[in-house]
Amino acid sequence: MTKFIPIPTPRSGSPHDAVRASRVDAASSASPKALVNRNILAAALEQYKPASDQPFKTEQLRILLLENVSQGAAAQLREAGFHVDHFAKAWSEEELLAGIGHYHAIGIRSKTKLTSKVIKAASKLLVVGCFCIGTNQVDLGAAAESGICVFNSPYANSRSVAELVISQVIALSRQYVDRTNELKQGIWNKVSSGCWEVRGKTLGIVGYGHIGSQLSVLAEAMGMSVLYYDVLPIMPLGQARQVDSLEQLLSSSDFVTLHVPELPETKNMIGAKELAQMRKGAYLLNNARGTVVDLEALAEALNSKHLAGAAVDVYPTEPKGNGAELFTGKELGPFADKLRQCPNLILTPHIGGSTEEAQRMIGIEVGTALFKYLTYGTSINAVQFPEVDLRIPVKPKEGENRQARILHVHKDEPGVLKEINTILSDENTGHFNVSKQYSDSRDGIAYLMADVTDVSEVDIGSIFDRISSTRHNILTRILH
Ligand SMILES: O=C(O)[C@H](O)COP(=O)(O)O
Repeated sequence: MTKFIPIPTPRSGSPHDAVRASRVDAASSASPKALVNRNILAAALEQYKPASDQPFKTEQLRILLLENVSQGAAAQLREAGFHVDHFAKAWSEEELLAGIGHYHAIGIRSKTKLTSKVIKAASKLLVVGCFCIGTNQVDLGAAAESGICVFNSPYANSRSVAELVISQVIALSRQYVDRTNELKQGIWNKVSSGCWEVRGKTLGIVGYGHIGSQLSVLAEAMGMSVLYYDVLPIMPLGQARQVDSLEQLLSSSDFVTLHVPELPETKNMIGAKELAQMRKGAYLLNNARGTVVDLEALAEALNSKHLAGAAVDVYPTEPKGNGAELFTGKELGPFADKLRQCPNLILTPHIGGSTEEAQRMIGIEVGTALFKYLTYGTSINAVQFPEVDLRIPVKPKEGENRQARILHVHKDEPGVLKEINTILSDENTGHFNVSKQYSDSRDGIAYLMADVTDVSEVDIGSIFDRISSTRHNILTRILH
């Protein structure tokens, strides 16, 4: 298996725009159509007092944070000058279609679906921050084609997930969640039959990425043997051993834990056939994605006592926020009612990454990525976007002419760089100096960053107009 983590405003005519941006629909014809994105920082230049660490003003950029992403990130972004709206819940497609057009950046977790339809409606959107590992909730291709860069946090919650899995392994083998539920109903049921130590048992890990490999170390420390299956050959940690097939892993493990991404290849990866291949009395743990296990088949395997227990943290459909009466067949589909009846089944509401530590670290990581992309255009570590960075321009000295950073997302076609550099070196455009330039391309989308110095307000307007009218333009921003 693959690793679980893989593994604005265009010129308004006002001289006071500190950021200019235009976008054309990447799929559209050669004639570029500037979309909304107008007048975002129209008033910013008046307040433009650049510091060496933040030369570009941000006041009128609007960021939407959903799903209760880290309040620390919200505070950090507000402090940096952005307008931030923070909501506890995920938004439905309808809500997104109505609201996303007002925002230049969005921060989500695993539940908000940014479909191609939503992305089309996101006329000002420059960047998406997934404040989690998974990015399957975003149509990554549609985002790239619209010049929208996507970031995630590939590592920060992996320890939290690994610790949850370890706790589930022990809880399942001692059946204490059922014992707790019984005691809460007044039932005293002291049993040892079917309860085991985990020492000496075999943990089978499907997907030996950041979470799977941490788990391997923790499990060995408790005296377990570790097998893993991954589509890539990966060096084992400790005494762990890679096996050649999923079937081999399923038939050799006492506990099977899944750490794979949501992909077409992982959909129902564990169904009735695979459950039958597991040892009688084994346990299944799914903290990866809800589409990976056929939950109705799992319910059968538990009710028939083929499996001795299971832990499930993720579901094919999940409620958008917290509340009563939400984990029901009526709300989510028949699997919910079936699971609620099963013995020795630990059900948790997608809390694998939900710790103070993980959310704080994710908030810093993704919040910083959003800040740097909006403020400087930096796309290093993007999920699906060309990766570009240049040193942060320094504050111009008293009496020095202005500088500008040109950010140009375009289709990766021959001749674009020549065309852009012709514009930048055209005597009629101005007499400024291109001090730095960097370009990268990925899957048909390219991104150029260029810093120009000694550039006048008129030059900036002219550069913006000419670059954003080129045939291959997807999105052009000029920060100054
Ligand atoms: O993708 C992830 O990082 C985990 O599934 C956690 O998702 P969450 O942030 O929506 O809880």
